[in-house]
Amino acid sequence: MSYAKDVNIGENESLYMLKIPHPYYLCSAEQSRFMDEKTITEFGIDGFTLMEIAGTRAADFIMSEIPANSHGVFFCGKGNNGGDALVIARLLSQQDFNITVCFLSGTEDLSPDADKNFRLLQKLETDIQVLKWEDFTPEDYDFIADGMLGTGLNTEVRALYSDAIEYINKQKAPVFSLDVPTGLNADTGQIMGSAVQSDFTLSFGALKIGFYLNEGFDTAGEVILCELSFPNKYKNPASYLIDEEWVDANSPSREKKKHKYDGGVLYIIAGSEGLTGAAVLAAKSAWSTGLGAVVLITPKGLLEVYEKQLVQIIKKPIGDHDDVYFKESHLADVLEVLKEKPGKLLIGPGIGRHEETIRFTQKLLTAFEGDSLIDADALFALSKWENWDIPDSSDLILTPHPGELKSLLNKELSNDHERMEAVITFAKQNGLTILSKGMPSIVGTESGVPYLTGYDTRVFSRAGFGDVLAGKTGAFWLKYSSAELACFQALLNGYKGSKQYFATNSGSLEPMDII
Ligand SMILES: NC(=O)C1=CN([C@@H]2O[C@H](COP(=O)(O)OP(=O)(O)OC[C@H]3O[C@@H](n4cnc5c(N)ncnc54)[C@H](OP(=O)(O)O)[C@@H]3O)[C@@H](O)[C@H]2O)[C@@H](O)CC1
Ligand SMILES: Nc1ncnc2c1ncn2[C@@H]1O[C@H](COP(=O)(O)OP(=O)(O)O)[C@@H](O)[C@H]1O
Ligand SMILES: [K+]
Repeated sequence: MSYAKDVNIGENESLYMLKIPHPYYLCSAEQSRFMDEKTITEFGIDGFTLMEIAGTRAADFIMSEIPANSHGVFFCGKGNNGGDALVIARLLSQQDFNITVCFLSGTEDLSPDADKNFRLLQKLETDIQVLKWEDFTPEDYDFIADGMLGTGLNTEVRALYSDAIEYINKQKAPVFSLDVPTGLNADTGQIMGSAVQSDFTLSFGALKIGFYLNEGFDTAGEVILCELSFPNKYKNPASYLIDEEWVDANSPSREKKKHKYDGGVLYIIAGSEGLTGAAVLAAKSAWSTGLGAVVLITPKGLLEVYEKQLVQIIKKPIGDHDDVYFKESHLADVLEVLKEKPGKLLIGPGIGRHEETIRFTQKLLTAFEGDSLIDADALFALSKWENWDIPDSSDLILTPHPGELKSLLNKELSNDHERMEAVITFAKQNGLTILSKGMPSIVGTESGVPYLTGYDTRVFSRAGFGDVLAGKTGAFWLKYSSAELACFQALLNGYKGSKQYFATNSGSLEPMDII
């Protein structure tokens, strides 16, 4: 299976390989099992060896966090997740840790590799306390290892397991979940009845996509990848995590521009009476990326607002002095402006939902043959347009928030997993890029494999952050000529800005703080 993908970075430029290192691959439980099974049966490294590697890496991590001589309790299921816990318990017991092992389903019915590890544990001449959940009497443990259920979880967690989860979640001691927090669905990030609230999740072989969807982000805690010996040919991701490391390495650096118009102009159609702030934020954030020219097209009645607030931005007023929103009658003049210089179009922030603006937007998108980023109220116009008629010659980026996505697809999306599936299908079927905003933000592409943010996007949920994101995405699209890279760079740019802000501030973030 190939792990690199072709991306066209612009006209007349050779195809460019987007290379994403394996640590950023996100896998489903099935893909995880596939790698495991193929490595064992086809490649020839047995499961017992893989378990030993997994346990060794996890033990090293736990020892880097927890001082020696500490007392840890290991909760073990009967499957291989329990086997991993038994490897760690054995290794730590030889480093002077005090170990208690508690089995949730007894020791009679362990998986073969877990059973083998239980026997090894018993061979040690170390005092390890072994008991069943039924006999468990709580003590003050220094840490907890959760090896109850991993990718083998198949239904809502059953009794005993749910009792243990309840106990664990009441403890103050740090919790290390092995592979997956028990009770978390590794594919959807949904909680199956109840789930262990982890401080650290030590994920084996590949990160699981469920850590980043729905409740996954708040359940898994800090995620640590413990690499196993899977050959690359078996690594086939369901998704990729958007990360600075590979995004920057894939973003081509450009020769210095000689003229402000080299590289093209970002035309912004934004703003209407009462919503000029959206246009201001979009234009300012596009400009802040170092773009040579940003042109704001505005109904003439609003020009005065922008003259004061957007000094560096070129303004193109359209229509009459009393026009405060876009109308169908503006169409010809707007198209003339768009023809002046080559560039891309960002349309939508704050244009409002007047009937006339909706018709203007639909007609403009039909007539304009260049690349367009469609945001906010322009997405609303798109959702009111049966069988859109956007020219085939144009590339599109759509940036819907969950409500806009729902209207666009005319479909209820009850959770992030459903949202991701819908984004994948829609982007693929229509040959476009979607930046679906939310927690996580998801980038769906023509290729069908989506990209997910792996950080907390909830800090951006106040009004205005969507306008900033749109402005930056448009600007980076011009800079990198790749719709995907534009989305990644814009998302990460906001993330980096928020990290900088919170390094010295504790109040809530404002859109202007990340421009
Ligand atoms: N893949 C890899 O790369 C590697 C994987 N490794 C490890 O293997 C793990 C997967 O192991 P696995 O397949 O044995 O499944 P696992 O999670 O232990 O659970 C299975 C047991 O759970 C039970 N059970 C299920 N649902 C339940 C419920 N709702 N409530 C209660 N019980 C429930 C089910 O019982 P049953 O329903 O069959 O009676 C069965 O006995 C993986 O996460 C990783 O840690 C590493 O060792 C090395 C490389
Ligand atoms: N840098 C970023 N990284 C990830 N997601 C982001 C980022 N910036 C914005 N978002 C997403 O966009 C949402 C804001 O967009 P939106 O709801 O359209 O707001 P607006 O009121 O500005 O139109 C945020 O809640 C978040 O989901
Ligand atoms: K677990």
